[in-house]
Amino acid sequence: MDKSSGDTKSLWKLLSPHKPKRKSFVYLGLLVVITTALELVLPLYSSHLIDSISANGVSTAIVSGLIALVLFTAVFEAVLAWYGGRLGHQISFRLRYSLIGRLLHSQSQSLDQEHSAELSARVVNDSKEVKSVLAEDLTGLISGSVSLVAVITIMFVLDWRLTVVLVTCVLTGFALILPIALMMNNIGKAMQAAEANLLKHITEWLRYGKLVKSHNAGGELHKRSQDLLDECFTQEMRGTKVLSLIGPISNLVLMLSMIAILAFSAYWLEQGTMTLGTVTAFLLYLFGLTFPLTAMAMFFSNLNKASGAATRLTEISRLPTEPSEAPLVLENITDLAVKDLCFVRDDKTILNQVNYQFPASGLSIVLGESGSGKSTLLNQFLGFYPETHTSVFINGKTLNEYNLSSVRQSIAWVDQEPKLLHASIRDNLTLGLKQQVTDDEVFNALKSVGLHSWLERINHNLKLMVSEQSHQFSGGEKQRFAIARAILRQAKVLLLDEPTSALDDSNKVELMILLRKLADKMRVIMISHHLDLIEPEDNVIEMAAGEIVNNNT
Ligand SMILES: Nc1ncnc2c1ncn2[C@@H]1O[C@H](COP(=O)(O)OP(=O)(O)OP(=O)(O)O)[C@@H](O)[C@H]1O
Repeated sequence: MDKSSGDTKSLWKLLSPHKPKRKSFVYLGLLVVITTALELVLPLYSSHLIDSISANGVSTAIVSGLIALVLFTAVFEAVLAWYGGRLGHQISFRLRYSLIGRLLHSQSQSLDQEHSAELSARVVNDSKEVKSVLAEDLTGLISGSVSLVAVITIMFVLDWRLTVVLVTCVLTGFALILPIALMMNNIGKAMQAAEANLLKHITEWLRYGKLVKSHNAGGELHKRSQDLLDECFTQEMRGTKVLSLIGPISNLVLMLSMIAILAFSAYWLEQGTMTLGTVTAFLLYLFGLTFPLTAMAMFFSNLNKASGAATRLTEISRLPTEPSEAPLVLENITDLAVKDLCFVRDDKTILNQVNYQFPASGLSIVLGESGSGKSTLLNQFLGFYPETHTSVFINGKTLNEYNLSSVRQSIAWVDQEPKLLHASIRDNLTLGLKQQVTDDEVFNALKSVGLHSWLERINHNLKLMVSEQSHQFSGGEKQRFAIARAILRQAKVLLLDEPTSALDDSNKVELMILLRKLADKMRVIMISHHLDLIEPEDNVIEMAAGEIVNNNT
């Protein structure tokens, strides 16, 4: 992935497809205007109250009006914070959903060099930065800016001399805060990278917990985590230093403004050119300025962090996706072939001009030394690599003419070490299945692959959760389970990558009996290193250095 520098433009570009409807922004604008108006009326009303005390004592109506005004303002402030937050969370929800979709539908090759835990950390953590700007800071910025302009205007009308004093102080404060806030850009990026790296390693260590324990590597990895945490700590501290400067500088500016205003007010009061009510209103407005100023400073500082996060998220959002438009649905498979199939990675030819037509029925066994390209050849039928789609033929048509999901519905792949998700037995079996299946159909599929006693052992409980390390299964049971998956999806072709490699002799024989039985109904193509599994009627293909060197068809 390219590492273009993050900027605010790329953040808005990333978010623009996920914007809520215009109506929502209109409601937000209305709430901002009403809340700000209430906030602005409050000091004016107080000033009126104070001036009226000095002249005629306390009026109950004015005091009741003040209480009502305070309550209304509080309610609108709460509604505004809730509504603004909701809009931000909605945008973040849509952004995350689209990024997860992009990752799930991206081409295999674009993820070959990536680490899954790092990518998931990016989608969750980086988008959190974006979310906090949208859900917390953006509303603050909008209402802050509106009230800033309005407060300064009102202040100017109340007393232009005090306003000039105040604006001078505020501009000085901004000139001090802005460069510090801009420093957050690089810090934000470094912080997110350090956290993603930490998560990547912890996930890996936990996933391969047994490997770590059996190699006594726990202590060493624990120590290594210290370096990773050190990097997070360093970046977090850089961020904290910047943020800890922003707060005191804002307070200092406010304090100085207040002292200046009080000093000038005292002078002008003494001269009789200003009333006590005006001074009170001014001071209240001054307190009111704390919020917009802090909100604006927070927004710009967090915006920089979010822009850093957007760089990486933009890379994810631009990952090339698998082709999905082809309308032709594959229903039956009569013919399976590859023509002039080449597959090259990192200047290394992995498959070299392979030409082969698989027989219409029966069991095919692909033999060959390790690294000769057996798995890569069979993988081509699942369309993982778009560049080879025109060399793979099904029923005489190239793979790119077919709707890819219909191809994957018809061709099932059973890995050397079948993968199971942390989900129920049923959900694992019906993964990606379009049609509904009854419990009886599930039991029949499991029984047809010889998992009767396994079913007894789990009490026929299809809701049982598969643990992360799939402790509920032995190696052979996992293979059979994966084959049952293929049976349930009514696949026409079953591809198996060394299904017998983890099995003892009797399990090996049983599995081969099952595969030969299945080969009567569907095309079964398996990779193996074991010559003793071959029977005279089998179709045998031998590979060496990315080429088919022998076949007995
Ligand atoms: N996507 C890829 N990117 C880079 N190299 C790849 C890719 N796919 C396969 N290879 C390389 O191609 C070679 C053949 O791999 P393949 O898994 O097809 O061999 P194999 O014959 O199935 O081996 P084994 O019997 O050990 O499973 C290996 O060196 C592998 O590293």
